[in-house]
Amino acid sequence: MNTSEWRTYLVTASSRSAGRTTPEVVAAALDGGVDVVQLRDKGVSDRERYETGLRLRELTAEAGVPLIVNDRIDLAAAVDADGVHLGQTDLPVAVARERLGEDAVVGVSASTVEQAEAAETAGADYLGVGAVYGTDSKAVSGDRDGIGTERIAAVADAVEVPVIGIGGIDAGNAAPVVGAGATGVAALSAITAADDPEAATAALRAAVAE
Ligand SMILES: Cc1ncc(COP(=O)(O)OP(=O)(O)O)c(N)n1
Ligand SMILES: Cc1nc(C(=O)O)sc1CCOP(=O)(O)O
Ligand SMILES: [Mg+2]
Repeated sequence: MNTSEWRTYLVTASSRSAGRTTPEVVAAALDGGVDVVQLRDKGVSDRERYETGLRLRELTAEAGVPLIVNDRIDLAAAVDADGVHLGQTDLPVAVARERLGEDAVVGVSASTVEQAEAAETAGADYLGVGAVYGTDSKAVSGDRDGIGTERIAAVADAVEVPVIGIGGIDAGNAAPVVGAGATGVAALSAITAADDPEAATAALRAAVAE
């Protein structure tokens, strides 16, 4: 799969979806033109995440959009996702490849140049780099204002693998992230909590295309 074509990346959060279900938000984001969807919903049971994953698999397959599962290689396999996103404390890339197959997409989180280089060497297909800006969607270590677009530029210069900026990104501040060298941006609350997730996705898409 060509991850270098990913411009807009939705990360789901049922707890931040203004009373809507994750499939409802994902359906709207697909209508808005999102390029890739990650099932992240934290704080729900394995069974609930599995049921949601099955529904997202149907919706994304219909739209021809890849589905990635956060953290869990077993859940990615169970819902027939296209791949998995692994953090620095999750299982290694090699284990995901062994379990999901050579064609699976494996993304890795990195917030420093060193982590990015190590993830590339390990065989990551893309990097999630953040938090770019301040966010209250996740407790991030380090600078509460984010690593900034300068770090995106440093990481993008150091690796060849596509870089997806994440953290505090919306249509109003996405352009500088791509301007710094990211191939695309990931958004959680800017889409999931928006009054109109379809319009918010379309606006993010337009901002990145500028
Ligand atoms: C695209 C993308 N980038 C980074 C992350 C963060 O992953 P991780 O560091 O494992 O933290 P959690 O999301 O698991 O809390 C991501 N999920 N997606
Ligand atoms: C899931 C996640 N990972 C991050 C990282 O820095 O690795 S920041 C983040 C939360 C992104 O949410 P929002 O778009 O609402 O800021
Ligand atoms: Mg993780």
